[in-house]
Amino acid sequence: MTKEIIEEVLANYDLGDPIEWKVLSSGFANENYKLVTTKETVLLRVCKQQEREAIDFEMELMDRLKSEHFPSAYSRQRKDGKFVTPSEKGEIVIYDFVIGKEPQLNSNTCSEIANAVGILSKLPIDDSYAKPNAVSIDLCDHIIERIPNAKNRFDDIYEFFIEETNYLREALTANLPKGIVHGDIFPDNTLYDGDDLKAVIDFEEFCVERLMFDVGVTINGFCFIDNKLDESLLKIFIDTYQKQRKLTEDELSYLDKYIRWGAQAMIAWHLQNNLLDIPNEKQEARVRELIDRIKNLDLQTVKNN
Ligand SMILES: Nc1ncnc2c1ncn2[C@@H]1O[C@H](COP(=O)(O)OP(=O)(O)OP(=O)(O)O)[C@@H](O)[C@H]1O
Ligand SMILES: N[C@@H](CCO)C(=O)O
Repeated sequence: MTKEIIEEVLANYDLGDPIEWKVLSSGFANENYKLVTTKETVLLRVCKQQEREAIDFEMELMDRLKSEHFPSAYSRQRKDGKFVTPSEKGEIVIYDFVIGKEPQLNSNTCSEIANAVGILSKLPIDDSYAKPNAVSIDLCDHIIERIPNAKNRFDDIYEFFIEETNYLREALTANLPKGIVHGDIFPDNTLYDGDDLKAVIDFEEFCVERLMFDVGVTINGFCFIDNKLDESLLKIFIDTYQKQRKLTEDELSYLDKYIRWGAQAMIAWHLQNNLLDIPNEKQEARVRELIDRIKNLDLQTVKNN
């Protein structure tokens, strides 16, 4: 990232001049910088992969979240009202820099996130957000089609993946309430100050989906200790979520399947990005951990809720 590009971007805001910038993460899709200016510290994100339309959707949602006081790192509006600045590096967006850390898993941090997911689930759906879920049963089927030609021969993983997809198929197509879903609420996509939730970040995969998707994913993120579902954290999650939005009888009857789907969806994400073909020990270990968690899921723990 050059000073010239940052100056060009900052010229669109009332944020002063750049003093220093430090890369926080540089992935396939995004590059994030902590940028200190003469006026304040912000987060500068270069979107290398996302389509402009998807970024615009995300900006609209962020604006909505801000008006609802949902804890997030909001995107900053330029002087001309726009949110995105094109550059030779990709589309650039500036967000609030939120001071915080990944949380410890405990009853307080679990209840904070359950409350936030409940608030998100209550947001009325606006037609303009009608964008499909990138991680879905269709993605699982697409991955299954790719398996015969996959370069990595993880046959035990693939056998499990196919069986689990078929096991979950009915639940994933069931007629359940839909709404705004983040899709990846794990601790590394949240910022806490101690036990207090300051922001849920990374809304780029948000979509309109069955609300149970966020319930299942977030339980995977915040209620598993040593890869085992913790009964008391699960209870805190469900009770706190329901203070914002009551789960229907149907949703509760699918709870175990959506907890399994929260893990299976992450397995699908890793296979697609790009574990089918490119060896990656960390991703392989993560996938095996998620498989073990599904295999060992104690139905009684879920039913006790
Ligand atoms: N608005 C923000 N304020 C403060 N820190 C942030 C903010 N956004 C992101 N970060 C920090 O930067 C790190 C990377 O951010 P993020 O997870 O959004 O990037 P990413 O490119 O999607 O990376 P990954 O694919 O590894 O999740 C986060 O772990 C977080 O600590
Ligand atoms: N959150 C995922 C990866 C996709 O961000 C995981 O739990 O492995």
